[in-house]
Amino acid sequence: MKSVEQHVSDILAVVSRPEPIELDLLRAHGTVLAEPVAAEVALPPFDNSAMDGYAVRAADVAAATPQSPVTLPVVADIPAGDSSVSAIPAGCCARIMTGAPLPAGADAVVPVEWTDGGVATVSVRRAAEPGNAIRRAGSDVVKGAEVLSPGVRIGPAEIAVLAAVGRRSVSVYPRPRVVVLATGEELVEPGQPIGPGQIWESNSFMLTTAAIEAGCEGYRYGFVGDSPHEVLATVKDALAHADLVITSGGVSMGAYDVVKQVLQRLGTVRFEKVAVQPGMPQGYGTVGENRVPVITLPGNPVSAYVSFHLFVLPALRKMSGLPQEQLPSVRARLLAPVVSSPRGRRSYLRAVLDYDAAGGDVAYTALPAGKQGSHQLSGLAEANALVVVPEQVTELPVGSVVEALQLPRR
Ligand SMILES: Nc1nc2c(c(=O)[nH]1)N[C@H]1C(S)=C(S)[C@@H](COP(=O)(O)OP(=O)(O)OC[C@H]3O[C@@H](n4cnc5c(N)ncnc54)[C@H](O)[C@@H]3O)O[C@H]1N2
Ligand code: MOO
Repeated sequence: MKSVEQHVSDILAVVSRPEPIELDLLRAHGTVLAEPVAAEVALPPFDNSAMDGYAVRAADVAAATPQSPVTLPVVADIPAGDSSVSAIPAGCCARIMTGAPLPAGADAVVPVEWTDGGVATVSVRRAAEPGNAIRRAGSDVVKGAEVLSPGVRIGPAEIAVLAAVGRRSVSVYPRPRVVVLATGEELVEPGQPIGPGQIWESNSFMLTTAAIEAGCEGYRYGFVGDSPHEVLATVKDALAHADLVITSGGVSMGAYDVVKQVLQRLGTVRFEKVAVQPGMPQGYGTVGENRVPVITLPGNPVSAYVSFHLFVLPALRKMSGLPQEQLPSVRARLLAPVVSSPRGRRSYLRAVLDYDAAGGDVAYTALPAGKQGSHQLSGLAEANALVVVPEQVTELPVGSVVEALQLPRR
């Protein structure tokens, strides 16, 4: 059987990073930066006041105390955005607001709280050191400095930095368009009644939203039955709208495993068994003239969920322009035993991971969900981690130290 690592690297070989596009700042939110961004001007661009108060020469107020305040004439009023006051004479001051340009001649700002707040003259009760409450030009970013590197995901903080250096648009990798198609004759749309032998379809909803949470454009194509003709037509249609097609179901050994039947004939899609539990039957490849990548996941809902995190996320990272990165991994102490794990396959158990302040060098506990079957969705929602049981290990006692992969936070 193929290793998890080999399958990830095979999938990465069939997906590629797209050409960058230029997007308006707000539309760039959630995409990945494709260019280094430098500050064309220093930030702040000019010396300015950090407080509402009075721009003074520090020497003029050096003797000020509550008992013997210093009184200065107020010769100007400088709101933020007003650069008309270029200088103040010695022995005078200007009322100044936070963010307003510091006039030449001033070397300190006295906060209004240290004064009587006067408008024509002001009485200063406390001395200010030179530089007090002044934000110097370039004290945030010097001119020409790189403020963002390519490969970062653009969140609100990055948007703030981009806007603050004056960028209205930015070069980013387009969000991958991920089309999700489920298969299975037994499936029924949620909201509709189910009959004997039927279940409500859940995988396409899960996979579409997981792709969206991973920063992609997710499109749910819904589901099709087990007719090869219908699957073929739907896959062909999906290709026109997709940078990646994800299917669920129909990849195992069943007589009606239609994804396997159809895609095996349609391109370079390979179907293999990966040494993993859940998620053993897997497929990947490219389809159609444009060689659109396809990843075929097993239909069991837990298998599809775990497979998404192990095999699809790395592909989405690459297609999004992100560097490769594993799910964050911590060591955790098991709160319940692992009674049976298949020899020769690496198990990923859904578990609740908790920080354990008393744990010493093992700072987490992990409680595997009681129901670990590939069809048992009930433990999935509360699980925040996957406990890794290595291929050669078949059971683990309580207290064993294991590796736990943290699932993306919701
Ligand atoms: N003889 C063998 N049988 C099976 C093997 C095997 O190696 N030999 N592998 C088993 C494993 S492991 C898995 S995983 C499943 C994968 O099967 P398929 O990918 O072909 O999936 P289906 O047969 O279509 O469905 C499996 C299961 O999941 C339910 N399902 C499917 N799609 C959805 C959906 N969109 N939403 C909710 N539930 C879904 C489906 O009803 C089945 O119960 O094969 C094993 N068999
Ligand atoms: O490998 Mo299957 O994914 O157990 O259910």
